[in-house]
Amino acid sequence: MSLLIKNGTIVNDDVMFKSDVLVVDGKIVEISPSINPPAGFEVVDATDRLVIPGGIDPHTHMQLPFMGEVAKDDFHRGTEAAVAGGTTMIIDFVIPTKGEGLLTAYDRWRGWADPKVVCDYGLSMAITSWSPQIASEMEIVTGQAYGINSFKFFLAYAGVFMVRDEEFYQGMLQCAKLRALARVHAENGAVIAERCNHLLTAGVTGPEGHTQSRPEELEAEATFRACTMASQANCPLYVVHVMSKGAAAAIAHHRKRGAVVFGEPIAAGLATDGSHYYHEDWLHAARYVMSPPLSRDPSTPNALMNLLAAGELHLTATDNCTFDCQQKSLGKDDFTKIPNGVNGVEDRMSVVWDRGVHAGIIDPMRFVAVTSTMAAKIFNCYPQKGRIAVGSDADIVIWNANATRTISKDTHHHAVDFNIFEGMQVHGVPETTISRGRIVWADGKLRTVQGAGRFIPLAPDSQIVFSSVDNRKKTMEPVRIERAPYVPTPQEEIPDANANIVKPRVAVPPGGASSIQF
Ligand SMILES: NC(=O)NCCC(=O)O
Ligand SMILES: [Zn+2]
Ligand SMILES: [Zn+2]
Repeated sequence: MSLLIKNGTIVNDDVMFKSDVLVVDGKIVEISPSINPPAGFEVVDATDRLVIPGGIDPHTHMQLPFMGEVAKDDFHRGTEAAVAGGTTMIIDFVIPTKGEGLLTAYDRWRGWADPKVVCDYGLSMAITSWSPQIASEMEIVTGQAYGINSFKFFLAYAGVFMVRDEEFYQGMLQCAKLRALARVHAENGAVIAERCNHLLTAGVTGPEGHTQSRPEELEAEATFRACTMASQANCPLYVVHVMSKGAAAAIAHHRKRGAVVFGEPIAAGLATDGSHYYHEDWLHAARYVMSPPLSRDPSTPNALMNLLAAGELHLTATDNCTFDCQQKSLGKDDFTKIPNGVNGVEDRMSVVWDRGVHAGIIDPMRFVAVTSTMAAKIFNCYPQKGRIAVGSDADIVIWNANATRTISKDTHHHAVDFNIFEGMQVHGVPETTISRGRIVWADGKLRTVQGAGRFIPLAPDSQIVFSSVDNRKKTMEPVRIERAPYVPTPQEEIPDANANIVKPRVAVPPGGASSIQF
């Protein structure tokens, strides 16, 4: 399909300018101020509109089997919701069950996704157990044939996905060796499990128990611990769903010390808060149950947006993992049985525009950075994705910054009967979505083809992730002192311990001041 986009303003993460865009065979082939429509080309008028790179949502769980249920948005409905909201690529997670091989799980996810996706997608992979076999399969899946360049570790969901600290550390050493990015769900799962039992025993069985079982400091503690361990493993780290100020502060603390850490707030955390858990209607409250929970501090959403503006958080995602009312009701007598997860993939772009750009906190270029370009750079598919440039894939959105829409379950494209942003009026509307040169969303209607999306293999060694780790490694080499063999000194010859001390030179390795001496 050939397209000419006329009269729009192109917005990339670093520049904005008026220009036409010519698309042939799924690629951008020309960007010039005035291109005459070649015969047979469909013309898309972008007058008074922005022409932006399609959104990349780097954190989704389509049709995830989780807590005895399967998430309702499958790869078809989930990617339809994505393109209706201006997102043209998702990165979903392969999550093996404990002890399952990575290759088996990988094949299952590809089998689910390939025939269903309506836009391009990539995969990240969770490590839910540890063994030499898992370590060697990590090496296999980072090859071109599998296209995995990131691994996620859960420090929560005890007994299900959670790994122990030593497994996490080993996993990050292997990530660093393979030049794959480590990702982490950071909450203290052991303490949460204890608190859940305590709350249930005290008779707190409703969704308010979910938030009380997971105080924000358990997210902050695990985030700090994860960053510390990543620093020790010299492994770049990506913290998924940063939900609280404390977790964001832990990331900033380590970044100030030179650590490579990325923080990902999600649409839910940028636009809603944890007051819903105390709603008098049980089902309403249950529908917001996700982990880590939405913040109980109403100023958190704005604070997270400010951190995105300041560059202390880096990109946005959704953690889209939807369960309907019947599934949520499985926890009616016990909040720990409410399947965890909320929607987001359709509304992220509008929510970030509204709360970020329309609110005067970020500019349109930063909007493109945090919704698309940073994800493309971190996951190593830039500039194929994440940029309006000649040679890039024609994943393009015609964005009306002045239009508004009201988010509702009655008009959304998710497979569930609820939307956590219900009734919210947002500025910034994706009017046309183009996926590799094909219009998949226009005039409020989907024009998708199941299975038309492609799997995008993601290669290790992303520049933005790994460029500093080799020099950092040199500062972390073990230090060995060559000495003459130790000869015991006769008791009477032991010198005064405090006399004539020669001060050794003290090195300060990454991670902080130290007693390492040489
Ligand atoms: N976040 C959530 O509650 N559900 C999806 C699984 C996860 O990412 O933790
Ligand atoms: Zn998670
Ligand atoms: Zn998730």
